[in-house]
Amino acid sequence: MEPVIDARGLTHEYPDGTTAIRDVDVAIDPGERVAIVGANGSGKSTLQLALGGLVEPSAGDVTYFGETTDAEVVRERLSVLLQDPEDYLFNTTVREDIEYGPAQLGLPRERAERRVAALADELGLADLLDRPPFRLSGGEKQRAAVASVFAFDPDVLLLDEPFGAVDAHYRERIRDLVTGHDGTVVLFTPSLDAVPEIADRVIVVGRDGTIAADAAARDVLTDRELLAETGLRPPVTVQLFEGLLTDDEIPLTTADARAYLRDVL
Ligand SMILES: Nc1ncnc2c1ncn2[C@@H]1O[C@H](COP(=O)(O)OP(=O)(O)OP(=O)(O)O)[C@@H](O)[C@H]1O
Repeated sequence: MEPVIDARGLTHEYPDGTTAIRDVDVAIDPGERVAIVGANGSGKSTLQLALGGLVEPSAGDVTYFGETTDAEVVRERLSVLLQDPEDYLFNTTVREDIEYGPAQLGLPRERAERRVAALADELGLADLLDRPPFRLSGGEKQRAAVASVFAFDPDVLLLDEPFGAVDAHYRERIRDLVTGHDGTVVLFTPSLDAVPEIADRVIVVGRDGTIAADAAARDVLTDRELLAETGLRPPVTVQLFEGLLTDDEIPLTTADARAYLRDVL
């Protein structure tokens, strides 16, 4: 099975001399759900830009879908949600922003409209479609940005903090979109709370921009020493069951924790 993204020896130094990532090797297989986690400033966004082909790393290579480097193929099959929702919202209406992806892909008008309507419905944007994006609240902008990335329906999604500014209701909707996505998902986040719901594998970026760990979600999320060293806190579920259950037994998702408590109470 060819990796969808294969990065070798990535190092990136910004013009002011800051080295954001150092000698990073990451291979993502088709259909994997991976979280790339790390403290603020560890280099996650820089790694996302490099993996998404949006920044030319100072050293190292990234290939896609088995050796491809063709930018056209990458653009068609891989979508990147950057940290700042403003980056997606550049048209005169929210509708045009969400339609942008399907239009780029040359989708027939009817299919494009269906896709936009379904996403608008899911993310509570139906009444906002004719508004200029700059007249949206922070959470609405975030939802519109998520909709415009999902509108591409890409094979591979690279998502930087998709839950950032949104409230609990839409956090769940976005989580369902992410877990329901029929492809590869890479989530970049400094908070581990949403990770058990989404990822089977977790990659930790250390404070120095190197990869500090790359393992099964349970192994990383229960490794308190590693998390403390890299400036991270275990997910709430792990904190809750700390000392009460062994690391192998701790329910990682809130749904599993609730089921466990229901059985014992
Ligand atoms: N354009 C830039 N020029 C110079 N240094 C930069 C630039 N962008 C980021 N950096 C630096 O590179 C390092 C990694 O930044 P990056 O944004 O990749 O981290 P991050 O893990 O995404 O952080 P956060 O969790 O805060 O979003 C930091 O030291 C940051 O200050």
